[in-house]
Amino acid sequence: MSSDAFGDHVSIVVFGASGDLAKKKTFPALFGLYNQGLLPKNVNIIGYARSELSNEELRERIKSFLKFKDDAAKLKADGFLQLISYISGPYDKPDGYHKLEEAISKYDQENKVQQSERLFYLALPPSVFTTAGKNIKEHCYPEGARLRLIVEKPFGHDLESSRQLQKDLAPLFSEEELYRIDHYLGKEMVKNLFVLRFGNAMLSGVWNNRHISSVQISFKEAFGTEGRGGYFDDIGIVRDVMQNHLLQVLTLLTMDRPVSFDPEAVRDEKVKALKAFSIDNDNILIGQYGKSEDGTKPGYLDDDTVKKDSKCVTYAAMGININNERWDGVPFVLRAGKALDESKVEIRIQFKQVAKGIFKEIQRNELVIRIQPNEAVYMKINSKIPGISTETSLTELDLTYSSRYSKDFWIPEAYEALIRDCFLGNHANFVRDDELDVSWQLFTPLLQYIEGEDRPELEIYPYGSKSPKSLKKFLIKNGYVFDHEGAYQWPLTTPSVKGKI
Ligand SMILES: NC(=O)C1=CN([C@@H]2O[C@H](COP(=O)(O)OP(=O)(O)OC[C@H]3O[C@@H](n4cnc5c(N)ncnc54)[C@H](OP(=O)(O)O)[C@@H]3O)[C@@H](O)[C@H]2O)C=CC1
Ligand SMILES: O=C1O[C@H](COP(=O)(O)O)[C@@H](O)[C@H](O)[C@H]1O
Repeated sequence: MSSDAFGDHVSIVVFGASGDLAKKKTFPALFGLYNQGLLPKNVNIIGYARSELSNEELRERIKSFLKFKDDAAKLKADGFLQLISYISGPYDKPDGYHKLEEAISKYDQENKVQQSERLFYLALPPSVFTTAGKNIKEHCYPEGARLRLIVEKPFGHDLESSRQLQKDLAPLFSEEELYRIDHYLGKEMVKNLFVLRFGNAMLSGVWNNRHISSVQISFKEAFGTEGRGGYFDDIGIVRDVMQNHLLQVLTLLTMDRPVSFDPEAVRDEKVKALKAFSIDNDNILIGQYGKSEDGTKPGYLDDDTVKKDSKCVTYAAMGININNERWDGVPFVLRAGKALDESKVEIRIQFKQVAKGIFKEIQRNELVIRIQPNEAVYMKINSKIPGISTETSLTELDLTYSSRYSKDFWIPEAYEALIRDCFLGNHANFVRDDELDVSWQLFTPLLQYIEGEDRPELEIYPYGSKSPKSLKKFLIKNGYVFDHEGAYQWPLTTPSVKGKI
């Protein structure tokens, strides 16, 4: 265990305990860790918010969001819920913080805790981060205590507001104490990128512009902003998932090998990679969903909580260049959209064409890393069709987790993995201040362009479609070569002719 790990007695305070994130993610993640025996031995969990709630009311709220893998987990739920209490109070006045301090000190005294250890989780709108931070520092951080503060995205709206937020938080908490959460960094397959890349000579040797011809990172959601339109309208898809989640994935995919797994070594390399990224404003496709073709699903503008003439971007695809020796000339595309035909997040790495020579027709290799759903890594490779045939077919080397690993493996949810890292004092999967700054430097000019007077045309795509119509052209422009029609099926079940040697 790391020497920074919290000890056996920890107070965990969830701010915004009455809210959406707390009930859907934070408390269920704490339960998941409790169920696996991965919380510190003895925890004191306190929910804090302005709403008047009793302990029992908060527990009831949380209960319906707990996930049970088996009956044994169900049996543990009550024990977990009994660890939770609730304190109601404002974020901007000391009253509630005094009550909090009292509750934590009482717990520490009862348990004869030598050094008080506290984790504060701010599941709050960003407008309240600084106020809550100031009050926590002033009223709930006694001398000698150890404190960690988890902050939720968004970390600002653009470069300026992000810098302001950093400036406000910096005098209150050190970088060591701050844990900026980007939950994509807790996803199993995102965490696997290091091992796949740096643990396989077969991949690390070809991880460059000599072998790779293009890369796409794609995020698709099969639902729109229903019910969250009010929140989304000022944000748009670029801030919502691209400036943070997809950029993090791109960084891990393209950074150089760190000297160790030490969090600072990892984050130093990430920042170095990020600094070489550039976005060309002319190489972007933006869209907004309209009604589904059969009229049963609403268009974005049908949501009463959004402005009637909103130009909010619900789909975007953008080309990114990486201006370093390893990646110069390789087109990278990030694409993300709401209200599409399926929910899926994947990385698609296309390799260069082999010399045709002996082959009449041969497809390119692709390595696909599916982050969700159903984690998988598969490599599309050419192989001879079995038997007397001399034809080639595009098939795959397949590592689909559900068929390779037994269901008994516990794959933590992203929030479970990250909260555990925080207990352990491991910052590697959290966003460092300089990393955040570079990401906003990269995205702010693009956001100004797509939200400004001279913004490009929004392409309207029907709810439930695969993508906006012009995506195919966009991908071709960005170096992606489509397989010949029908060249690939998964799994290959018919001996259809693909290409002749
Ligand atoms: N919900 C999600 O799925 C995700 C959320 N996030 C981020 O997590 C944070 C919390 O999100 P979420 O739970 O959805 O937010 P909520 O809008 O549900 O807010 C959480 C709680 O904060 C309090 N609150 C709300 N608005 C204000 C306000 N204007 N001033 C003071 N207090 C307020 C409310 O509690 P009370 O009134 O009782 O004090 C509310 O229950 C946000 O930063 C969000 O961006 C990140 C990823 C996903
Ligand atoms: O941060 C966010 O992420 C979710 C997608 O997360 P996932 O773990 O379900 O892939 C997205 O729906 C939401 O709009 C965004 O705020």
